[in-house]
Amino acid sequence: MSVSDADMVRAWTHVLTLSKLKPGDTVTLLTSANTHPQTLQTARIAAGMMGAVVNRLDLAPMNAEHAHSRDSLAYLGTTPLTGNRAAIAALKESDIVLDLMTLLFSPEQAEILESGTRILLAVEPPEVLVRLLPSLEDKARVAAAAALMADAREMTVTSAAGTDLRLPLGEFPAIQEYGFVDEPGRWDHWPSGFGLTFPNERKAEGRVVLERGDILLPMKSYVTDRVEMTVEKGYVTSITGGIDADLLNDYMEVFADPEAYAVSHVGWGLQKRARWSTLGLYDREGTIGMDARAFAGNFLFSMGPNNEGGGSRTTACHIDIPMRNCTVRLDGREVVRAGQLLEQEETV
Ligand SMILES: O=c1ccc(O)c[nH]1
Repeated sequence: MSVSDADMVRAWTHVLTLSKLKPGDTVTLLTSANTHPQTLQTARIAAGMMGAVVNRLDLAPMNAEHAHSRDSLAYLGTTPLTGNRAAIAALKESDIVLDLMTLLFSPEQAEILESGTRILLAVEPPEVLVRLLPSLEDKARVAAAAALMADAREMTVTSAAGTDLRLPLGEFPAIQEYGFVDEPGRWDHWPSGFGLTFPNERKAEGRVVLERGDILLPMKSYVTDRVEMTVEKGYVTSITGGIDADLLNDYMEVFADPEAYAVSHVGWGLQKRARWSTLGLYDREGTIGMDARAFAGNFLFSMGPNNEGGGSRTTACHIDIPMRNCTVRLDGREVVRAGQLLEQEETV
């Protein structure tokens, strides 16, 4: 469904208000060849109406010769900011950067955030953005989950399909994704609604079993057959199964990078307005699949970089795997039971 410019201006105004944009603040719109024109134009109007100084920094696209997908999250690490001191300086001097191109998992993003600049990623199409407008209620739920993760020494994940994963925690922070940037130096992604952290380096152990309906990103496919992944010393050491396993292995081999098989972020979905089934209703290249990453009750497993959490791994290959029907525990306390998000008072 198309979105009216008025609705999109109202959506940006809502998000920028939650992001505590003040008159006189500098907002820089970071764009590239794939930036959605309506997202750009309505962001410019909303920020301008709120009294911000609105700049636009348009950077050349890159990585086309490496990537085997046009998904902006499929090839990470190097971005048009890499080595671009003039662009980095402009972003460091901004109060808010609206990332309409995707800097995620880039070393430069961390440098810009350290200057106090806030960065909000927004690359889903307008109809997804307006459907998943962030709220203070989302923030409260994500903050509560992140607090549990921050205090936990171990996350364990099990499922009837056979998943049995042990993830020692403590070396990395818990990261909150609730869709707006209301504190200095904060990065967030609109739309979202989940918490994540990273297992201690080389300590993740066990097995991940994907069953029919679990999702592979950036493939944007629902797994049709069982996939078994062995996890040893923080790395996925084998991926076996049917056609889904073959396709995943074939894609990951392109990167020729053993670091691509490292366990990346882990967490669970908290967004009650996102649905597991939504991905199947969009063209494969129509979204980056944030409904899949955020739907309440998923376990979001991933492979590849950990620099987003402060680690040093910046591998270009990033695989996100939202899974259904898992039970997630923190130090033995259930937070998700067989794919159902437990309200805080329910967790035992
Ligand atoms: O918002 C995001 C998107 C992708 C990802 O891997 C993490 N967080």
